[in-house]
Parts: sequence; C-alpha cells; structure tokens
Amino acid sequence: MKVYFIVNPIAGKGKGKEFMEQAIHFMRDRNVQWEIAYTQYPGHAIELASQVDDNLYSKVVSVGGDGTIYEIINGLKDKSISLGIIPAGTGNDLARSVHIPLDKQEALRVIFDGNEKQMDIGNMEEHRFVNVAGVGLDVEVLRCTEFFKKFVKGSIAYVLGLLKALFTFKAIELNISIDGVMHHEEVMLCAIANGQYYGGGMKIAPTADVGDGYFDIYLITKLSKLKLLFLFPRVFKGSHIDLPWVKTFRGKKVTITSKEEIWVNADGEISKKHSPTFEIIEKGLKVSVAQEMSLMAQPADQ
Ligand SMILES: Nc1ncnc2c1ncn2[C@@H]1O[C@H](COP(=O)(O)OP(=O)(O)OP(=O)(O)O)[C@@H](O)[C@H]1O
Repeated sequence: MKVYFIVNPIAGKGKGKEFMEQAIHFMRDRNVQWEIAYTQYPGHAIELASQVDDNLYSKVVSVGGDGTIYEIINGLKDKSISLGIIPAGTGNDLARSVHIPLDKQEALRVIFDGNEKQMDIGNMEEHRFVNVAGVGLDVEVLRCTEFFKKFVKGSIAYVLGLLKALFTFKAIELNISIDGVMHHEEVMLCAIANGQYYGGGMKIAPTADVGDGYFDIYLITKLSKLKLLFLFPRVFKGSHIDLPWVKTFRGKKVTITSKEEIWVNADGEISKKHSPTFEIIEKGLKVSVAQEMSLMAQPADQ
C-alpha cells in the first residue's frame, strides 16, 4: 500500500507540518511506502489531489483542517481512492462528524488499522462538500472570523466572529425547495447538513448522518438578537433543535432562491450564487474510520 499525504503547512498554525516527523517514524516501523506533498498556496491541494494516480496509491491522507479536506475531495472528484484524515486544522469539524479521533497519532492509526466506509458527500453546482453548506448567519460568522483570525487564534476567533455577526446580521427572505416542496421563510440561517458539526465544534445538525443518503436541513427562523444569544450556546451541544425557532427537514435536493444573489458557505468556503442547488451524492467518498465505528449519527447530547 502506497500512501499520498497532502499536508497543509499553515493549517492549525502549523500543527500538521510538525506532526509529519512522527508520521514518518510510524510508516518506517510499518514498512509503508509514502509520498508527502506540502501545499504552497490556497487551492494547491485541489491540483495535487487531481494528479494522484489511483493505480499507484491506495490512499490520500489529508493533513490539515476542513479547508484542506474540501480541496482534496474537489481534486479527487470521481477517483475511487480512499481518504484518510489527520485532523490538524483549527476546527476539524469533519473529523468530529465521522468520529475520527482528534488526537493525530490516534487518527494515523485509524488510517492503517481501521475500516474503509463509503460516506455521502454534497454537491453544490461544480463544488463537492463533505460537511455542511449554509446561507445566512454562518457566512457572516465566517467573514467576521477571518477578520479576528488576524489577531487571535482558534476558537477565540470563532467566538468573537460569531458575536460580531450576531449583532450585525439581519434575517433574509428565502424560497427553499426541498425535494420539490417549496418553503418560503425569513431566516437567520439555513444549514444543509451532511455532517453534524461546523464552525469549530458547533453541533448544528445533531440528527445528520453522513451514511444515510440525506441532508438534514436546519432553518433558524427570524428572531430577536436576545433570543439568538440564548440559542447560540445551545448549538454547541446540539440542544437547539427543540426550540420553537428551529425547523428541520430532510431531503436529497435543495434549491435556494432569493431576490438578490446570496452568499453561500460550503465547508467554510464562501461564494456568491444566484440560486444554488445542493444535491446529495450517496456513498460518494471512501473514508478511513475506526474499526468499531459506524458512520451513524450519535444522539444529540453526546
Ligand atoms: N501554503 C499555503 N499558504 C497559504 N494558504 C494555504 C497554503 N496551503 C493551503 N492553504 C489554505 O489554507 C486554508 C486553511 O486550511 P484549513 O482549513 O485546512 O486549516 P484551518 O483553517 O486551520 O482548519 P479548519 O478549517 O478545520 O478550521 C485553506 O483554505 C487552504 O486553501
């Protein structure tokens, strides 16, 4: 088995690059053949993954965060090669969604000793995503978080970004078609979830399951800033779903339209779209998970 590592040297403030020394020891001990490529600029992982020869390599391993995984799966597209994940980013939400250990050494062991499972992925026009796509407050949070990341690190930047967005964001009117059924809603947020987590550990979609062939769609309807502040801490635990301002749906195809172009977040990557369509690709990605783990969702309070 030959393994191709794609390492993002800036993810998680360099955690992945540091880890590669340990990874090399591990592979020498196991007599594994490997190649390591370090990304040099944003988008480089897409190019590297698209050039991987799936006759030569049995696995591509992402060493970075969700942004790196997003780029790799967009480079791999229809290749049958499987993905290993070393969570070396800031948020590592996909690793949480598929129950990969956040400890990097443990995660490396999972890649070699675990199982390979087929998981669903999402498609938004020409882009693949693995975790959560969204419209509304989350995009605002990402923009504000980017600003704060220049000054503080990790989860502090997320929290500050979130607080700033909470105070400045206004609800937007959306027409949301879910498997052909139209919903007209004024929302703070529409999350189209394959995985459960985003925003660095927020359990936005506790019922989502990357192996069930469906998106779980969570709408947070228009509400006051005070209520939003009350709701926010509950999202970290996933206990927001019982609140009256949260609506949930399931579906395989979602189209969102609005009067104007809308900002969309797919796995943390932001773009502006006219009427984005999100479709589930059932079992579209082979991924290494721990032997005892299924891809099934865990209960909301875990
Ligand atoms: N050499 C590089 N220089 C600058 N940016 C890079 C380089 N290599 C990759 N990138 C970009 O770094 C961005 C952040 O990577 P990634 O999301 O993996 O880490 P993170 O933000 O720390 O983690 P997470 O998304 O899990 O919070 C990616 O969008 C990628 O395009």
